[in-house]
Amino acid sequence: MKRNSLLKLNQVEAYIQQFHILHDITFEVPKGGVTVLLGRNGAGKTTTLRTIMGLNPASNGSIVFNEQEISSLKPHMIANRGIGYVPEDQGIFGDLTVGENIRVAMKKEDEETTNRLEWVLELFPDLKKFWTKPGGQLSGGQKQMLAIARAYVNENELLLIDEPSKGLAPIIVEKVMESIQQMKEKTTILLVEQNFLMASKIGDQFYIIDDGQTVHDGQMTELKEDKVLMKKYLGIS
Ligand SMILES: Nc1ncnc2c1ncn2[C@@H]1O[C@H](COP(=O)(O)OP(=O)(O)OP(=O)(O)O)[C@@H](O)[C@H]1O
Repeated sequence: MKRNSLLKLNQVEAYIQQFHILHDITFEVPKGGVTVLLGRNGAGKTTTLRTIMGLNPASNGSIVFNEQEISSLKPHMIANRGIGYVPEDQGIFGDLTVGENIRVAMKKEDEETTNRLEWVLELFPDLKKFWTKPGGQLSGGQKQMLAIARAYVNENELLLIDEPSKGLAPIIVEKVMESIQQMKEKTTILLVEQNFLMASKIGDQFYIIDDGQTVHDGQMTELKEDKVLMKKYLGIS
């Protein structure tokens, strides 16, 4: 394990029902910054995040977080170890207000949590403005901000964020990505992102997943120059 590795997956395999979806997922997330998982639709990126969270448990291989094996733990125990998860569908409670959505997610109400909440509300002023509005009435971008804020308020060392740009207008995508960029100064982020332009702006290092396997990795700055690789695995020419 590299020094300062916060998360390490080694030869992780996973099934969804009888389907063998992850064949060999091997990667490391260093402390600090943004690590991006890239790959075509259906490559296994979402499944990888769900497997880390124990929602779709690994059938083989190891997942080490903070030097401890977590692959056989239940999702709530994994969350309690300090991993926050922002799923692709955001998981907002439509009938609860913005404030209630945040309060139900908060594990503590101590000073540090309050400070994090204040910081994230500065980052997403809309959440402050619509504090008493039902989550279901928010715009797509505001829902995404709420989902990220909810994961951020807790004392997490790692945030897994699944396709935050999905379905959002370009200007909103830009806003969400800017906020993730600010967040990366404070926590470690593992990001799944199809919007390559955005991913390349905020990502530090990347791994490409293809058909349930990690097939390539490197620094984001190198990938932008590698047209052959981008075409082969990401379909970008
Ligand atoms: N409930 C399910 N039952 C059967 N197969 C599934 C199920 N959910 C996902 N899969 C399959 O698992 C594979 C990986 O899906 P996954 O959602 O992890 O891909 P992805 O890389 O995140 O793609 P996308 O960007 O399209 O979400 C796909 O082939 C998909 O069809």
